[in-house]
Amino acid sequence: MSNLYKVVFVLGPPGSGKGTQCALIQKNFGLVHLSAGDLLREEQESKSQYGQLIAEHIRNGTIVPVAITCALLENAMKASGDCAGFLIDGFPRNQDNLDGWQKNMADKVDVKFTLYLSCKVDVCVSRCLNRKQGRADDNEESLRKRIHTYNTQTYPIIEYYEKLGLVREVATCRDTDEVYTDIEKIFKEAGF
Ligand SMILES: Nc1ncnc2c1ncn2[C@@H]1O[C@H](COP(=O)(O)OP(=O)(O)OP(=O)(O)O)[C@@H](O)[C@H]1O
Ligand SMILES: Nc1ccn([C@@H]2O[C@H](COP(=O)(O)O)[C@@H](O)[C@H]2O)c(=O)n1
Ligand SMILES: [Mg+2]
Repeated sequence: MSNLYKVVFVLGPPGSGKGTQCALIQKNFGLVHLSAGDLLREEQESKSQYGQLIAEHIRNGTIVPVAITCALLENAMKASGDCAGFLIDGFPRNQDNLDGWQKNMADKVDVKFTLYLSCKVDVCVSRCLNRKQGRADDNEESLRKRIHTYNTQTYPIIEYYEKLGLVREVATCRDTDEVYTDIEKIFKEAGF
């Protein structure tokens, strides 16, 4: 039996439904959902020394240095206790995230696969603009920047995992339940 944490990365454009689907997977499979974006927002609100830097990155849709994000993820994993594994939502988001993760976490985890939630940009933008969670980056200007970051920095990370045969893609421009049915099959096939 391996003592390594089981990890599934969850990637996709802003508003593709990562948080929505992770909540369902957590409920049904017992994996713990850790959203890198949520952890960064909590860190920012906790009056951390990195608060201003994080706020600027979030507003501009750019990516916070990995040392900060990876430490938040590792601390949250340690605090979670026993679980079936972790759904790491919104990470690794660029090459710096990937390099920092490989350097600090690769020997502590067993990355099972990357769940790639694909969705058309216009649907994603409309979902974010209607989300009404008071996020500082759910406005047209920030969304343009977030999508640019996704296309230029995050999609290449999905391609990297694709070349390793580690991507499971699910199209999310459909009802939440239909999307989840496909995701459920993938997790069952992976032995969760
Ligand atoms: N399949 C779906 N059909 C319609 N609306 C959806 C669907 N999935 C999610 N939504 C809604 O779209 C919005 C964005 O979803 P969610 O927060 O899960 O996306 P996300 O990928 O985590 O976004 P972000 O990257 O910005 O955090 C939410 O209001 C959610 O309720
Ligand atoms: N690995 C990450 C993840 C997120 N961010 C920053 O947070 C913003 C919101 O992320 P969501 O996943 O909640 O949409 C994102 O636009 C980044 O500014 C990050 O830096 N690194
Ligand atoms: Mg989210």
